[in-house]
Amino acid sequence: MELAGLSCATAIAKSSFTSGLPTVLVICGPGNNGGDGLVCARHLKLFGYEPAIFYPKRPNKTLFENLTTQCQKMDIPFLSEFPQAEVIDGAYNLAIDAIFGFSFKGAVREPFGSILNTLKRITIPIASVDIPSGWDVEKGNPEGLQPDMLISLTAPKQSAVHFSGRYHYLGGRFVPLALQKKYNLSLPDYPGTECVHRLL
Ligand SMILES: NC(=O)C1=CN([C@@H]2O[C@H](COP(=O)(O)OP(=O)(O)OC[C@H]3O[C@@H](n4cnc5c(N)ncnc54)[C@H](OP(=O)(O)O)[C@@H]3O)[C@@H](O)[C@H]2O)[C@@H](O)CC1
Ligand SMILES: [K+]
Repeated sequence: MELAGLSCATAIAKSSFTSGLPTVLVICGPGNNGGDGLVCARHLKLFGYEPAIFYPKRPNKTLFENLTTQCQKMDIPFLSEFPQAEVIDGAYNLAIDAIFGFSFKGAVREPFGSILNTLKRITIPIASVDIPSGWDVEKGNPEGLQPDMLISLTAPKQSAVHFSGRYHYLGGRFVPLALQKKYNLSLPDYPGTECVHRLL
């Protein structure tokens, strides 16, 4: 998760995605995708960005409690309410969608349905962690979020063929060769010591 979150922050910083004030809203979901978002926010802060986090459903697990504490100790604010679309557009340069990853299934339950509806209306760019939230891992979702950036972790999921944004990065350079062979993964070479590889 540390390497996944670092990959996301690195890809965002490399893409020169934000112009002007580097204010970023990170929306974190209840699973590991949300954990990647917390780690990403921390690294963005270390890179000079000004992240704020919305984390409405927090699992009662030490890992996520510790990640939250780390962000709080780095003075990253946690929002108590999700802002309206116009407020997000006015206050932030980029939204990071770390709500759901590959374990999402079924109809979206609240509060995430309302959050995704708001994210569909914002005009600032969206970067999605691993999978655009609300997409079926294989089929995607033509009615769902259409982010400007996707950071696929470990390997692009099948739904990534439906991604029509500007930037697609692969991150998570942590798959041992034995596992790549076992699952017949054909991963591109990461240049030098880079933790991300630009696909698009
Ligand atoms: N090798 C790896 O494993 C790696 C994993 N990595 C990362 O982990 C991500 C996968 O994490 P994950 O498995 O924790 O699940 P994730 O997608 O975050 O969501 C689960 C949560 O969503 C919820 N939920 C589901 N459906 C819902 C609905 N319809 N409406 C509302 N809620 C719904 C569900 O809630 P519950 O069913 O418990 O109520 C649960 O709490 C992956 O995409 C990548 O980012 C990377 O770091 C690299 C290596
Ligand atoms: K996501």
